[in-house]
Amino acid sequence: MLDKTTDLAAMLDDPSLLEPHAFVGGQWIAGDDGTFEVTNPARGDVIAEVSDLSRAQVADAIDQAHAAQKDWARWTGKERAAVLRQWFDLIMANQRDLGKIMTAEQGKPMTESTGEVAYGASFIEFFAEEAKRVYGEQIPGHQRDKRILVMKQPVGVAASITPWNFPIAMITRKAAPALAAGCSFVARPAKETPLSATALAVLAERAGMPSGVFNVVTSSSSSEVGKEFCENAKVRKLTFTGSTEVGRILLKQAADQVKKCSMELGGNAPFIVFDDADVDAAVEGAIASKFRNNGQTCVCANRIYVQAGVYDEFAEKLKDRVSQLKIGDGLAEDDVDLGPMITAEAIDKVQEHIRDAKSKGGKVILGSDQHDADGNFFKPAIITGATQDMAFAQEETFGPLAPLFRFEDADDVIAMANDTIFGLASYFYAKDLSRVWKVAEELEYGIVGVNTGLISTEVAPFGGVKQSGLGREGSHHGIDEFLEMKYVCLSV
Ligand SMILES: O=CCCCC(=O)O
Repeated sequence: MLDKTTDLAAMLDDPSLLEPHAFVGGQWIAGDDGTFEVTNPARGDVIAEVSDLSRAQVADAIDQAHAAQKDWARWTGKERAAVLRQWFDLIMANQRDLGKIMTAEQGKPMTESTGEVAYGASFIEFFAEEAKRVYGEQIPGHQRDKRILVMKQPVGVAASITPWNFPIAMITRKAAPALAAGCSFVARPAKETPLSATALAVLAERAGMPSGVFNVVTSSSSSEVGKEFCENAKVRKLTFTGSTEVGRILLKQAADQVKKCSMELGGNAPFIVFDDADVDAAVEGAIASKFRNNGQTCVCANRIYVQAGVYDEFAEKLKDRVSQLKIGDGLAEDDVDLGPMITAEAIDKVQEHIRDAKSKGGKVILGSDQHDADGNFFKPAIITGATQDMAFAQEETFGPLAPLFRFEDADDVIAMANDTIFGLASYFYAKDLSRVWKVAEELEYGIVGVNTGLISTEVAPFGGVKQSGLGREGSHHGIDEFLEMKYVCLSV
């Protein structure tokens, strides 16, 4: 498997989507710091050498975005919507090519890549529609001669830092509302997956996005770009998806300029199966949640709590289903369920969590702590007898490990589920209506999936509480993150 090379251009219907340069001010530019390598995690080969921008080039991109923003904000919502709609149409027309680029650099199976292309595009379609609905407000005056207006205006230049696990959707979920609101945008994609972002820029240019309005700054150093975004006064909004650890650093840096920030940070999602649940449905939901992108998402189930009455049945059925999942290279085979892990370090973390659990009495009923597959592939594992003192009870594993905790009492499981600094996604399966209502209220999470393992959609507000973040993305609320309210008091 590892001796294969990826001639990605030859696999595409439109090879011009494969763009190794950064996109700044409507130009495709080389990096003053040279290039950095992008590798295929399924094969280990280098698939592209991408422009490595210097910090000064990132500052220049911000200047270009700043210069372009004023005019873009003057366009009507309908005019901006037309460009966004065209961008959406082009993305969907190139869904398969974009999927191949994503699978090549990220590793997820083609069904997930093409699914993510559609999911990412859905934010552009949704916010194209919202561009026309940025309504202000008239508030009854506080004195007879006073009239009060509230207008909503774009914040200005918005800058994003996004992760490798969703190379398109995490950019579009931020860029689409920003652009719809009249902001200009500077995107810094993860160094592992810049080609999906530059392909988006190719299509933005074709859609008629004015120069400087949407920029992609490729760089091997997220900390340098992060500093520039935080220290450059022309950036008025920072939007980040990534770890809580990095989010804290960015928030500290952004504090000096009291910069507006949205943070979509780490999770530690509980997935609870109550005795009255439909166990087969819960198994399917657990697979959808736990093994999406091979466990590498911030909303993946991290801790699976199963009530005693259905614990053994659930464990057996989950083991049976997971052992049928096919691991493989998504560019070589169509029916792959699980791709490679993004890096060797990501595998180390899964192994550490399995070893820690074993040392504390957990039983590995599927898989092992050994890395006995090629390259970055790692076989999925299930552990029974998981307990709250094991590392995964507090830390995100971010990989294909499903630990099963046994519980007896509903109050206990809610306390255990909430016993974390995180509060992004949570899930539970139950039928009793009052239980459903009560548990949904008591889980301290921004997102609760009830009898479903999939909660992501452009029409709902995605985001976390506690140390999982600030702000919401998607839905009509998502555009507010890129708007300022101005109150006008008029004496008549
Ligand atoms: O890692 C977090 C990405 C969020 C994926 C989603 O939108 O479901």
